[in-house]
Amino acid sequence: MKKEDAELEDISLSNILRSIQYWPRVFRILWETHKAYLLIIAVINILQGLTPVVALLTTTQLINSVAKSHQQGTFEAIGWAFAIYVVLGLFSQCLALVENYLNPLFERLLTNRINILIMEKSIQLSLSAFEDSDIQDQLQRARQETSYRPYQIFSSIFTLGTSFITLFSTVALIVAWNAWVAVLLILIPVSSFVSFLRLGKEEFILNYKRAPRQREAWYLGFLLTKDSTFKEVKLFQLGTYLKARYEELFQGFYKEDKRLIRKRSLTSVSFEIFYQMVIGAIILLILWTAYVGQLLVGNVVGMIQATNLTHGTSQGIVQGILSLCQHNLYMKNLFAYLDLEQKSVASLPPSSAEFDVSGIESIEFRNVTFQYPGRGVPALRDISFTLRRGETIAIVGKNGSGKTTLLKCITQLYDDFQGDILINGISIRTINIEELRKKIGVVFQDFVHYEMDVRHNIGFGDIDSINQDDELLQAASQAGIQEMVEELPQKLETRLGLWFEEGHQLSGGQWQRIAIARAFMRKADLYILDEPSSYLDPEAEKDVFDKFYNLVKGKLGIFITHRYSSVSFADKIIVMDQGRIVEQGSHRELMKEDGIYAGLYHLQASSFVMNEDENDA
Ligand SMILES: Nc1ncnc2c1ncn2[C@@H]1O[C@H](COP(=O)(O)OP(=O)(O)OP(=O)(O)O)[C@@H](O)[C@H]1O
Repeated sequence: MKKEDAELEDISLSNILRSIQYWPRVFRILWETHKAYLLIIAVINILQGLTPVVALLTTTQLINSVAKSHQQGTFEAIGWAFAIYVVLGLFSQCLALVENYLNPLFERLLTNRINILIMEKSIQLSLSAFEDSDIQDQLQRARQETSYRPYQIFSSIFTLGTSFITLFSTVALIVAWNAWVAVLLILIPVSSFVSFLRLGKEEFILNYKRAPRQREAWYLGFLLTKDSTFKEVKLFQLGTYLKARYEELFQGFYKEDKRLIRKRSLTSVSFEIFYQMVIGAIILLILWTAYVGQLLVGNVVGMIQATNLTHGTSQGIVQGILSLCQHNLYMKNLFAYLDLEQKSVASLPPSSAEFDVSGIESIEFRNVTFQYPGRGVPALRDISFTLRRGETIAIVGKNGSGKTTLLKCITQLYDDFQGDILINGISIRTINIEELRKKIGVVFQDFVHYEMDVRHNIGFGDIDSINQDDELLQAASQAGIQEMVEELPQKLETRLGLWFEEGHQLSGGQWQRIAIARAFMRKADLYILDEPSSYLDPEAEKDVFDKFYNLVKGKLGIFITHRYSSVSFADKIIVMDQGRIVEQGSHRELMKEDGIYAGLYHLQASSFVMNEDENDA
């Protein structure tokens, strides 16, 4: 049985009630959202709890004063009772108005606060956590519904509080007449508690298990509505298929929801019929008591109101407790995500201190082995090499041989490898990673197209210098696109991509050069390019590599490429195969060795020669 299924089996009443432990955290979130609004709403809720019974008492007083005034022949008592009745009515309307004004504002602020908490957590997580589908499901659950639940907990607690105030006061009125009726009125809604609790639990489990399918539905929607996927969807004619799959998922959700809603409606109707029969019997008893002369007409009205109010309130209390249990369950989802473990300084062994590196002088891989979670074989096996300041390394090898993984280990996107990586002779595990990353400029294969202006697209490489136009243009020039940027309609302020208004679309190669400029923008010691020429024409590729070699002079450079023409200038070439380094040395040394590298180099060179020969023929 999966861990999450075992947890779901465990949703018992006592467990649900135990989740009250989240309340202090929920209240902290509410408090941090807006203290003044929270306090005003709380006071209004307490006052509102008192208004129904005060209104009931004034109505009783008003009717009785009409009856008495008629006998005494004076209007004064009616006047007073009426004045109090009107003032109270106005007061309660004012409270409702203030609450209606503050509630939506507070809810909006709260939704924002929860979203920020979720985003903050996402920033802290490691890449391997992010690539874990279970964690993606947890994120989905945390996002789903939890944005409004804390407010619901708060308002449910207050509604419960006010309902209890109302209940006690109305029950006191009824007890004065007939204690058994009061007990009956309180007990009848309790009878439905277990049934509704079971339904609430069923709904929660349904939503919990739905998270992976919901993500799939979101993904299908994404495929069908985003420009980056549109071309393939259109040309492979996938639209109908993907839409049908989406529809199928939706129908599944709909069927589940419908079954649950039907069950809930049936339960509500059965209990409501039962309640109404009991209430009818009680009202008949009140009328009988008045008929035999034991109640005044005002008290009859008051008693009937009190009966309905007690019934309504006790039913509200039971529903309130039920929804609190529900909200608690959902909050558990949010906190499960927010509490996901993250690697931090605190997780370092106690003896190790965190070093700040003032500059990268050398990088040494010492027997590094790394295996992706859930993969049978390591992606890196026993990798050892050294790169010193002033050197450039080219990494080559077949697809899937581990080249990109090696870069992800240097940049500490993955940190649970065996062996060690030494920066200036110090283990990377004891180094302040955020400081280290400031000294690395990197372009991955799947670089980001920021649908923002050129300033941001390049400036993100060094956010502190985003307003330094000369630095931005210099980075653009190092990536060979200064001219292109200057020809854009609004130069640095031109928005790239087509997602937003006045966007300017670039070609694949131009986007790649923008990403290279972003990496060059960083005042780094180590520059890393993962297949920087994949989108570039041969001329642009040569240009980028010339500029790269120039840029990394006196620094450290690593690049991955499948084009051997650009490799020969590197100080060292590492050849990878199935996660291992199978050859390393300079171009000249490796050619002399006449091994894999030399073979691949000749293969690529000969394909050009062959093509030329074929053309000649
Ligand atoms: N995020 C991941 N989770 C699990 N396995 C992965 C992940 N990324 C890569 N792999 C696996 O690790 C191995 C090495 O992948 P890597 O991306 O490092 O290869 P590469 O040499 O850069 O390939 P390419 O030349 O195609 O870019 C492959 O077998 C791949 O399937």
